[in-house]
Amino acid sequence: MHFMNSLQAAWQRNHSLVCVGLDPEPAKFPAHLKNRADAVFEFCAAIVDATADVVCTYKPQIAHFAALRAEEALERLVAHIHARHPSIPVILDAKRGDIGSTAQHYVTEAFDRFQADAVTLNPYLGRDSIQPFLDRADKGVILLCRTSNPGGADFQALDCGGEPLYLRVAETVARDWNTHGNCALVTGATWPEELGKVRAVVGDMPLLVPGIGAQGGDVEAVLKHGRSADGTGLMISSSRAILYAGNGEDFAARARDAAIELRDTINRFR
Ligand SMILES: O=C(O)c1cc(=O)[nH]c(=O)n1[C@@H]1O[C@H](COP(=O)(O)O)[C@@H](O)[C@H]1O
Repeated sequence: MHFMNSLQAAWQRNHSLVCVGLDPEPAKFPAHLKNRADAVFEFCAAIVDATADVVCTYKPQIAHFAALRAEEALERLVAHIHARHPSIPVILDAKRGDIGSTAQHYVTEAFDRFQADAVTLNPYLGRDSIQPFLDRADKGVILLCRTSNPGGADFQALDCGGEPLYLRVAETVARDWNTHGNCALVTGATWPEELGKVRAVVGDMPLLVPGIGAQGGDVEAVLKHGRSADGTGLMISSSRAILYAGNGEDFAARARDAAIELRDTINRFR
């Protein structure tokens, strides 16, 4: 199914705008998992199985797996999500971007090797670096626009003919790159007013919003500035605050509690 259709269906079915980021850090795993050979897969799969009815997407972060030589666990994890929870789309958080010939390999990596439904990309190399992803019309292409980190403004806020660069990115993606309707943007929860400026220029385009939870973004402000006309339009992502809500044998149940609390807080402001 087209990423945008499955995202909209998941928003409705689970009445949730929560995206759970899957960022495994073995040092934070519960003690009973730490010495297990397949701990990365077992940890992430348990979180997924405990939260699949309260989220709209999952977002595994590729470096967290690659640094552990656990790409094969990531392949199995995405296959597990597709098999057990087929209604929940998977975003591979890879933030790729390179010249067209190399970009083609990143397309194969994200969509054929890892079987992701969408991927995060850095638009800095321009249209031709993104075109091979845009051509996969059924896949989501999620472009960095105004990132959540403190240094996000170093370049993204630079004046670009009277407007900040991040708004130029938003306008260009909405006007020129979204011909297949498969684009979305990353706008950090830590900059809610800028998120609102992006919303004003992109209509109902989905926004991936990391930065609540561990980075301190404010849910009410995100909804106020970022929701679309029908009260959706957002994938509000939280990784550490959900994954490591508990570190005992009941870690998955604690993660579920944290995801439900976030879903309900978000829904109060929709
Ligand atoms: O693309 C992302 O997901 C992302 C964009 C951004 O602007 N800020 C940001 O923190 N992220 C990702 O979100 C995750 C951190 O989420 P927390 O643990 O909830 O803070 C990491 O995987 C980051 O790579």
